[in-house]
Amino acid sequence: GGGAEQKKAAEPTAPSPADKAVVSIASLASERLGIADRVAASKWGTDKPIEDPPREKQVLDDMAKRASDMGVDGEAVQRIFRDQIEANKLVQRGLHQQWTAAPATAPTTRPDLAKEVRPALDRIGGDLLTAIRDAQPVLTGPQCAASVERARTQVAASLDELHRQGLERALLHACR
Ligand SMILES: C=C(O[C@@H]1C=C(C(=O)O)C=C[C@H]1O)C(=O)O
Repeated sequence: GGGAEQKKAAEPTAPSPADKAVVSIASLASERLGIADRVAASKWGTDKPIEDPPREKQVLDDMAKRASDMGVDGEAVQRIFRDQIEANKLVQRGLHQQWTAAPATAPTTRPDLAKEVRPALDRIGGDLLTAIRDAQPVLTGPQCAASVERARTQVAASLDELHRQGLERALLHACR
């Protein structure tokens, strides 16, 4: 008897809510990079550059304001959103390169950036903010790098190479 009370040393501990929030950050970052395809399509064949500094400032200012309303660390939010923006441009540039090299793969319709694409980015931004708040204990703790790495690997499995690179860029400074 007594076997039932025996603890197995290799038993993995269940993921904490904060660990789950780290997975949410990774999947929302991936979702945001999915929208980069529509951003890239909205700019393809126009003179609109991939990089739009005033819009970037607006995204960062907006997120900082919402972070402070929610009581979330503004520094972490700015740092993580800066990465989301850099990752987004990385994917847009990669797609424009692919479309230049193989015009048959280029999109044939142009989504409206201001009316449909940016509002989609803003919605994901709000969810990302909540996930950052919930993940705060992990993001500021000693297990952050390992937790982010696990989440990244899990989410990257369903991505192509370009979006995988984007995801890596998007999570680069998730840990303090
Ligand atoms: C996504 C866009 O492209 C770039 C990336 C941005 C972002 O990730 O939020 C913002 C502005 C641009 O520099 C966009 O123009 O909306």
